[in-house]
Amino acid sequence: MEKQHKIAFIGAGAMAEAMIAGMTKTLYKPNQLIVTNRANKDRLSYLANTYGVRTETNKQQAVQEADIIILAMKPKDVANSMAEFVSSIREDHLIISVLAGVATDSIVELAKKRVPVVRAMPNTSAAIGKSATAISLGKFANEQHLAIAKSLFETVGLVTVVEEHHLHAVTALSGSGPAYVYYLVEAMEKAANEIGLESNVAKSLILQTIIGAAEMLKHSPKHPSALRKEVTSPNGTTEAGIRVLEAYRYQEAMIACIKRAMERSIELGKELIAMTK
Ligand SMILES: NC(=O)C1=CN([C@@H]2O[C@H](COP(=O)(O)OP(=O)(O)OC[C@H]3O[C@@H](n4cnc5c(N)ncnc54)[C@H](OP(=O)(O)O)[C@@H]3O)[C@@H](O)[C@H]2O)C=CC1
Ligand SMILES: O=C(O)[C@@H]1CCC=N1
Repeated sequence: MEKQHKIAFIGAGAMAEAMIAGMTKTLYKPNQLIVTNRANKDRLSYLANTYGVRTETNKQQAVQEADIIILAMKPKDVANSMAEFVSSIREDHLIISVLAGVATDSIVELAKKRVPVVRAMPNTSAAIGKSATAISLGKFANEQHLAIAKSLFETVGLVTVVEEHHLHAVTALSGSGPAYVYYLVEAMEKAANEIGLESNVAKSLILQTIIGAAEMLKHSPKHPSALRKEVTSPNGTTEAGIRVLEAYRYQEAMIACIKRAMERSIELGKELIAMTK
């Protein structure tokens, strides 16, 4: 039944596109999705042409027509944006926010109604149905809203339900996570270039290495450290390389990275509260 919902996307950037791409490949018909943004008409044309979705410049109109509103603008823009269509929000709407750091209570306040809100943290792998998404419920949301949101995000990957306070950690880990992997691949590509490999050859080797390692992590019962040790022959090449990573404190850097990303999520939520006081 959920697939019959009409859904208004407010915000049409990278995350909205990843969701639209995944959703229209699965349960949703393109005409169930109405997409709006701040001002970029070329972007709306691109999304309409690529995915067949409807676009709308009048946000009130989009919200009035929709059963579900997906907030997909930057956290700093949510207050101005919601002010544009607040009069069209109904208590029977379901608002789904993918905004980093922003509490469901903040969204309820901006909506000025006892509206159900589900906060979600997907990632851009939604575009190929591989998002790792965590969701949690706002104070006016119930099990039915949870079920709707869960089935919506299941069309773009795996979904887990967490307590809202954990969404800061989730954001740092799996919301931002794809970027950490891409950053690693960027470094591997630079290294491959410096040690004389042709870029196409390097790309396919790196890609298959990442896919192979990810599949091993998924299918092997062994701990990542055991899988790592299997690669690491005594006094061999891996050991020599990993010693360099240890000298650069690679694990500490990753841990500090994820903790700082989590702090930033908390800050984003507080900045919105300060802005709207
Ligand atoms: N990118 C990611 O990997 C992830 C992002 N998120 C969250 O998703 C949200 C969007 O991120 P992302 O897609 O990367 O951002 P982008 O910068 O790519 O897109 C932001 C979008 O918001 C629109 N927008 C800005 N102001 C308004 C407004 N007043 N009314 C309507 N739309 C508006 C912009 O429109 P215009 O172009 O016209 O200005 C643009 O379409 C963020 O809150 C982020 O925390 C969550 C998980 C992962
Ligand atoms: O960088 C950000 O703030 C967003 C949230 C998670 C991924 N991108």
